[in-house]
Amino acid sequence: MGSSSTPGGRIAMEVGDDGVALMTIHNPPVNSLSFDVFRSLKENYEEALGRDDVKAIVITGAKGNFCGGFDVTAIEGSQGGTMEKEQRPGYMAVEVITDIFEAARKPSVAAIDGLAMGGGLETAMACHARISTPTAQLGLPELTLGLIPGLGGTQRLPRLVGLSKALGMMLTSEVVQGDEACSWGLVDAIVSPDDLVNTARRWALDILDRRRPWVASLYKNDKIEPLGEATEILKFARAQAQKQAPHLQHPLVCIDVIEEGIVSGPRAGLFKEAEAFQELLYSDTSKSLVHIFFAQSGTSKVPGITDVGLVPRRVNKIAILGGGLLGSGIATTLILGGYQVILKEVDDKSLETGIDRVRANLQSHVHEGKMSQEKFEKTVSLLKGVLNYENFKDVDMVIEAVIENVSLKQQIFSDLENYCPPHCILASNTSTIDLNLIGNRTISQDRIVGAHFFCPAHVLPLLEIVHTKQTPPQVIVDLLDIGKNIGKTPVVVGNCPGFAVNRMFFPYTQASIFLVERGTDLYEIDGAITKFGMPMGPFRLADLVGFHVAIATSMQFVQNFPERTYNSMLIPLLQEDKREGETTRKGFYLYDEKCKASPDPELSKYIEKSRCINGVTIDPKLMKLAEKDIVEMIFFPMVNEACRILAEGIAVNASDLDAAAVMGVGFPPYRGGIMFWADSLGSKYIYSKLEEWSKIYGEFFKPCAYLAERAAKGTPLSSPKEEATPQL
Ligand SMILES: C[C@H](O)CC(=O)SCCNC(=O)CCNC(=O)[C@H](O)C(C)(C)COP(=O)(O)OP(=O)(O)OC[C@H]1O[C@@H](n2cnc3c(N)ncnc32)[C@H](O)[C@@H]1OP(=O)(O)O
Repeated sequence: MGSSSTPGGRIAMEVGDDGVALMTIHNPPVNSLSFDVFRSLKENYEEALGRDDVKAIVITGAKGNFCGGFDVTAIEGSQGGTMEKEQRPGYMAVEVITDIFEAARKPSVAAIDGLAMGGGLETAMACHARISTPTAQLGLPELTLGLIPGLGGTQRLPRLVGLSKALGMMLTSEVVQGDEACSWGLVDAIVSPDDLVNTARRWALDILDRRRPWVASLYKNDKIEPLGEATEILKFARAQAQKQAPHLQHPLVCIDVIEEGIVSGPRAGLFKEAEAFQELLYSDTSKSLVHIFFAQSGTSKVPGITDVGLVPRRVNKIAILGGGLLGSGIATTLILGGYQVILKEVDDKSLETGIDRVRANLQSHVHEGKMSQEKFEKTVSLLKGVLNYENFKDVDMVIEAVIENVSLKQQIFSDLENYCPPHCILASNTSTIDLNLIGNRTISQDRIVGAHFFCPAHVLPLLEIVHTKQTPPQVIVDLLDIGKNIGKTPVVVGNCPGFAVNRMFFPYTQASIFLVERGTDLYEIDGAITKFGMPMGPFRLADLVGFHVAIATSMQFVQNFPERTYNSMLIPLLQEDKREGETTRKGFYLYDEKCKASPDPELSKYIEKSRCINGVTIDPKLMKLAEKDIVEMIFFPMVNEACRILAEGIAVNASDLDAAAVMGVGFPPYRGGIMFWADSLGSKYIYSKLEEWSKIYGEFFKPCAYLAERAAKGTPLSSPKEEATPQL
């Protein structure tokens, strides 16, 4: 048995009596391919190839995971410095994976269970066959990190599954399950986890004995489309990539690299892949996306809460109050996560509408082919509609999702206290209202928590978990667990008006209205913000969510932070004329029957009137703002608010705000989140701009003390606070 043990993971090699060397990747939690693992794999391979008692090789992963891909920590580390030759994926892909593993005179088989992602799948594709469990997850998600597959994936995947499917998998980072992968030809056979390694051993010996084909994927040609057809497919893929991600270069680079392999041969493709990977590794896009990867997984590590040994309590049954858009979305996501859900409404009609919404949400999964009818029925059976609190006596958690009305919520929480068992968590889905206010008619402050989902809750991935000073860590740990089970990224924040996400977002919307009243063209603002990478501009978004929602949420900000509120009558004036946004087909835009938005020449009339009421005049400088200036005048107030949120300890880590901005408000992930982006510009620069604008335009732009201090010291906004005063 040969094995090298290093802190960065290792390969354990065991040679059986059958002459098969079993190499097992050990690098918890996901057996990522660290430099140590890769070095160990190479060494063991070389040993196995040189040993007379080894006839064939099987590679597998320990504890139910083949390999979660190249070690992202190592990628992040490399982005800050240079890489030695042995650490470069290009070297690994050509000189090791291709010239040693794939070219070996002893056959190798990958035995895949659990994850086979990125570099893990690429290594498996260089084996001479792949055996997998039906539920194994195979994918090349490198593009989500601003990279391309760098261990030969761009060349081998198209040769195994054909160009169209390979492009689909790489460009969308789609993960396919073992059984589907088998039907595509990516995997050669499906077996149960118990039979996995033995089947792979036999398969490897069968290859040796020529009872099974000895396939070097890199030189396979039968699945690749003929050149003319391939060119058309690539052309279409380029157009799609440009349409879907106009700001990103790396999807196009990926297509170019694939094309090189098809046109000039796979070895030329490998070289081009190596060169392109190395270049992308140092791109701002990749650095930002790698940062977001860690920001996202870091949100569930909360000092003083997740590191004190608490174990999540078992939650079986959850009640939801309110079957509106949000409530039904929350119900959908919970039943999809396997929870029993009670949906309470006030009358039969509202209940029926709520349940119909849940069914429709699930049905769309069926239509998209992502859910079988059988699974649909099983999932729906977890939902029960009720009109009273009788069924609440054994619920483990309640999520209130009624309209943003303080006294209604207060009444509900005082009712809940009477009907729910003492252990039941009482959560509110409020997006802005202070939780202490909501719970002030109860004596249950110690089990009240915010569970703020974003609409549509079954689609958007963020869950803001809001705690008050009385919320015990156990309740937060329970909610983090629920969040994980339903596939959400949870961000734990302290209690304040608007919490973290909406609080950051208010100044963004207000700055946009400020600019319009001073003469900047509204549609140019939306254009500049979309070009920056937001899914839509602030005015198009206001139309989408509707002015009622926009006003209800902004009220909390107006009341609590009057000194930095920009007051405008623009939205109320539009409302007066029954312009509510998309629902009334008129808002800042006009909408046709297909909800296609077009600018409205009439709008200037309302802007003029609100300008008049507010007593402001057009500022010629602001009328002709460059796109960069529009972006800065809208996002810097958001950065300023994010700094206050950190200073007050509402959020503990700047990276939590990065993840929240990306997942909650659509901040472009390839800019790394709000604070990461701000730091790329520098605290000094942002401070100086805000200071300049506050002198001209007033308090709204005034930089906060945290920002001023960071700017004075020249330190990044995201570096940890010296005297931390977290609210957690
Ligand atoms: C040259 C090559 O072509 C380049 C590459 O291979 S690039 C890497 C490609 N691989 C990836 O992108 C996979 C990244 N990982 C993931 O998508 C998900 O983590 C996963 C699907 C593997 C697992 O998801 P899930 O079960 O929800 O667990 P998740 O919480 O995300 O991860 C568990 C832990 O493993 C870590 N992890 C996961 N994949 C990792 C990786 N490839 N490298 C390092 N750490 C990794 C996570 O950071 C997390 O750490 P933590 O517990 O300290 O926070």
